[in-house]
Amino acid sequence: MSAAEAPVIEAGGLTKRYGRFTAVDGIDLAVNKGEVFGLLGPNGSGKTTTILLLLGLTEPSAGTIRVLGLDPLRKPLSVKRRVGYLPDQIGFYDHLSAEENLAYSARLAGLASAEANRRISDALARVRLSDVRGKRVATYSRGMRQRLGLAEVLAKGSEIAILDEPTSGLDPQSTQELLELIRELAADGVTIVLSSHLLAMMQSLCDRVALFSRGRIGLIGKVADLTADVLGGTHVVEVEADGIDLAAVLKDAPHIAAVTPLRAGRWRVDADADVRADIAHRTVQAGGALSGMTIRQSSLDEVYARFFEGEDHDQAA
Ligand SMILES: Nc1ncnc2c1ncn2[C@@H]1O[C@H](COP(=O)(O)OP(=O)(O)OP(=O)(O)O)[C@@H](O)[C@H]1O
Repeated sequence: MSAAEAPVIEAGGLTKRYGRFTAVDGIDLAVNKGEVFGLLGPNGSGKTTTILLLLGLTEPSAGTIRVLGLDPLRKPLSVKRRVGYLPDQIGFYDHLSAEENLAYSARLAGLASAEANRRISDALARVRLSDVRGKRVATYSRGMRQRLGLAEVLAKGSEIAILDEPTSGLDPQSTQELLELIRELAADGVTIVLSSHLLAMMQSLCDRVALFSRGRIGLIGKVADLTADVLGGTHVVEVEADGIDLAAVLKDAPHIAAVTPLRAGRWRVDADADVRADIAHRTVQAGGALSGMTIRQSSLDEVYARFFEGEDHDQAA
């Protein structure tokens, strides 16, 4: 594998213990350049701790980490310069303006001032904060602070952006605006690692996701592959029909993973293809009367619910 193809983030056997409690338990992870990679899982499952380990902000108890080929514990400044981080609570200087905050972090990132000024202006325009650039950050709403956080990532020219629950506490419109900005960053080739509990958003945004459970990665992959593995299908068809038992009618039909009765005359069919025509054909052939059929993509919500079925959701120590 050439250097250009090497993952930009690599972790092997990564472990973090707090006393006798293991917050991150031997995870293996590789994120490729330009990917949007999602971290999912219940509260306390180890997502934030993993992020802190990747950034060199906490020391692993065991395992290895490489970010852009660097060990973040040995090269914290180099990693900090090339990786943007949006924590849950962004630590801006409230008494300084947006512009002053960005100028300060640009200086820390080693940018010369003329170049920094140009980048800061561009970044503030892109996140639509140009008009309020001179206002103290103390006066900003949460949505504006999050956008300012992305402006910092842009101004630094970060190669990787790590975003910890970037939309938590935002109203629907601010959430949509932030998502659009994250998509733009990704389109520019920035590798994005983000954690969130908004599963529909993660499904639409992420190339791959990792599902954390008790400090381990329980599932990892593209959402379509996870739905196929966990639910047995990428499509969910709901069928309404009278005069037949659909489970019996579809017993030998191809592409079908499961037929689940919902209530009298109504079934859910999990399948790995659009099987509506075949269902209609077999139902009519068996003498049934078909009265309705809908299809949708299987959702990450369902994968998540199935994966954690019967588990205690509070995973805190
Ligand atoms: N400094 C610490 N000392 C002791 N325990 C800690 C510390 N930091 C985190 N933990 C514990 O490690 C576990 C994992 O926490 P972490 O913040 O990584 O979870 P998370 O998946 O990000 O959760 P959330 O969705 O709530 O952000 C939790 O049980 C937490 O209480």
